[in-house]
Amino acid sequence: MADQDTLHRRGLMFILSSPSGAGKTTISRMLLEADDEIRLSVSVTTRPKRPGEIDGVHYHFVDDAAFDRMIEEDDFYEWAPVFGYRYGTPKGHIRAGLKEGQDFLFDIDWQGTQQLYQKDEQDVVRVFILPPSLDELHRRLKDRGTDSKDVIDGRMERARAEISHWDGYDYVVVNDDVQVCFEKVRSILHAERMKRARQTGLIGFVRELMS
Ligand SMILES: Nc1nc2c(ncn2[C@@H]2O[C@H](COP(=O)(O)OP(=O)(O)O)[C@@H](O)[C@H]2O)c(=O)[nH]1
Ligand SMILES: Nc1ncnc2c1ncn2[C@@H]1O[C@H](COP(=O)(O)OP(=O)(O)O)[C@@H](O)[C@H]1O
Repeated sequence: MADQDTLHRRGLMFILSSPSGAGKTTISRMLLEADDEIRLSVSVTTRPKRPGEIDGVHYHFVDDAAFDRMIEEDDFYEWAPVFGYRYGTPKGHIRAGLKEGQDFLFDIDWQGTQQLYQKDEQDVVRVFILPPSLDELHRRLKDRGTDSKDVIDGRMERARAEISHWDGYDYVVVNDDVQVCFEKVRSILHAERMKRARQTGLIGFVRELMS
């Protein structure tokens, strides 16, 4: 039976990208905590674990040989090299989940975003997060305390290149005040859920309404 507040709908693939340090991990975590209907698509990576990261929660951490095996076995929706390591989205249960109304959150870069969009345009919502300035981006990377000076310099060098992909996204949000940014991202998610094409329960509901 259709519940009038939440008609049956297809899930969506909610992508958050940004230059490193702009805050996509922070916003992702806030969204996952605030919203029961969205689940993180946990990526596979060859990069080493940072302090505080949990295998299977933040990433599946694997070595090069295991990553190669997953490529051979066609286990990835998409994968890309980033900062000298490889990152990929495992196929897992995403397609089946979408059909049942499960939303998935992706913290992936512009290359992965393009690949997902080419594969499944209708289910993808692309959000790009910008820092208020490059100085502030640098400060955040330093204050995060997870990377050496060389790694931070590398990330800053790549930031301009990453920002140049801003026009491949449906929404662009500046992360100045984190709470304001989070609320904006959350309202995008809420609005996208109500898109007519996603609400597969609408036809039956309207038919009943008119009978
Ligand atoms: N294409 C792709 N990119 C990913 C995936 N997982 C993470 N990334 C991107 O890889 C980049 C590096 O991520 P990470 O090492 O966690 O550092 P961060 O930039 O500080 O978040 C970020 O731009 C992520 O969005 C994935 O599965 N596929
Ligand atoms: N709006 C903000 N104002 C100040 N610091 C922020 C803001 N958003 C995130 N941060 C901090 O900046 C650092 C980088 O954020 P993070 O979410 O790890 O970025 P990303 O995942 O894009 O690399 C973290 O230490 C985080 O706590």
